Amino acid sequence: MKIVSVHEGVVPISSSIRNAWIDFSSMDCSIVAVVSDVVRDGKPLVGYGFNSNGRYSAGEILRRRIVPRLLDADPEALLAEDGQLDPARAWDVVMTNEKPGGHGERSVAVGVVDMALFDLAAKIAGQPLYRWLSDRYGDGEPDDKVFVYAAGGYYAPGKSLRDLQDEMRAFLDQGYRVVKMKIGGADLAEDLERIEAVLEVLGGDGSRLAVDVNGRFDLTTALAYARAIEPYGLFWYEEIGDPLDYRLNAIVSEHYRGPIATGENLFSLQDARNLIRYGGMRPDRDYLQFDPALGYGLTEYLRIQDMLAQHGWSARRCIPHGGHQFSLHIAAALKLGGNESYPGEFQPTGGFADDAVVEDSYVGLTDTPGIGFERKAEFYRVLRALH
Ligand SMILES: O=C([O-])CC(=O)C(=O)O
Ligand SMILES: [Mg+2]
Repeated sequence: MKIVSVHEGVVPISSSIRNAWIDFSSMDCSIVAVVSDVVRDGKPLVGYGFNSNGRYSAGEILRRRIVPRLLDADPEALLAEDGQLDPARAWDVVMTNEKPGGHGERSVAVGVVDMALFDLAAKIAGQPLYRWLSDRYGDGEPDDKVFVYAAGGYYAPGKSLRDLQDEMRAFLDQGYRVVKMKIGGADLAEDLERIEAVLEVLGGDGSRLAVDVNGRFDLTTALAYARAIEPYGLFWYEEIGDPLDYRLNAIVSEHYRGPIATGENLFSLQDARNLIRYGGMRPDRDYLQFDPALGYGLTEYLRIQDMLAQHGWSARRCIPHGGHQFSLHIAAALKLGGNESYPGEFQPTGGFADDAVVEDSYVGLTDTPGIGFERKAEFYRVLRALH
């Protein structure tokens, strides 16, 4: 098989929401279509990819470095021994002449293309991605449903406690048992009021509520919040300080007994390994949120999984950031602990198949070959328009 063309574009996923660090007024993301010479039902098979929320489109890097390397490569260099497309070999090709470290936006550009290549490889095999992955990288018996929690609870102009409660109630009505809200964008007293308002909706059950700081706190504030929220017994306390401040995380983990989650802004094996080495993360209770769509794709995520296993971590401690279909397949195939979901945000890219049903905080997968963007009508329309 050969890659015939690669098309790249940008789609807005903006909204009026705000976390403790950024607002999403100009958030967008890159999308790509990788067209192959494999024809099925009279049409060429096409793989699609995009980057999840939080990092902007990476078009310049895609156009100048990543896509030309893919198109200029000897077609054989992209194939496995069995002659099939091998995204891991393509990864080496697109990373040619890239120095180590400084992972920034490059990991986003590579992640978008890597996703499209996995979508394409599974489509060529005629399998949904989770089955294709499970046969190659898992134990051949993927999970048939994946734990998902509803992320939201953002700050927004004019948003009242009542609005926050209504938002959370709607998540429960949609089938979610666990919800997440933002903290750290107000002072401690106001955030505690917001947390208690949400706990009221959850019947006082803190184990169904996660809180997310988006990296805002210094050590003093992190410890003050830790003391204040520990009695609630929350699902997790997320991204407490700067993503690269491993020592801060380690100190908080010595003082906060509940689960901590972090990793959504660590985009490489090396950064993930530093978190495990120096961040004080506890394999018996904490959660790792590395997002394959932002961090060099699934090819790098598989290396991270190997590293975690070497350090005694179960894949079940991983619940990727991003709320997208790619990680849903990965979660089922590699038997992760679950996947994020944003029922109300980041359209048209975010979320699962249009007819996906969440039941008791679990969602099933579709049997559509590849990732299944074809089952997400609005997004598929945008992707189709690329080529
Ligand atoms: O608000 C964001 O940037 C998204 C986020 O942290 C999350 O989904 O955990
Ligand atoms: Mg987060």
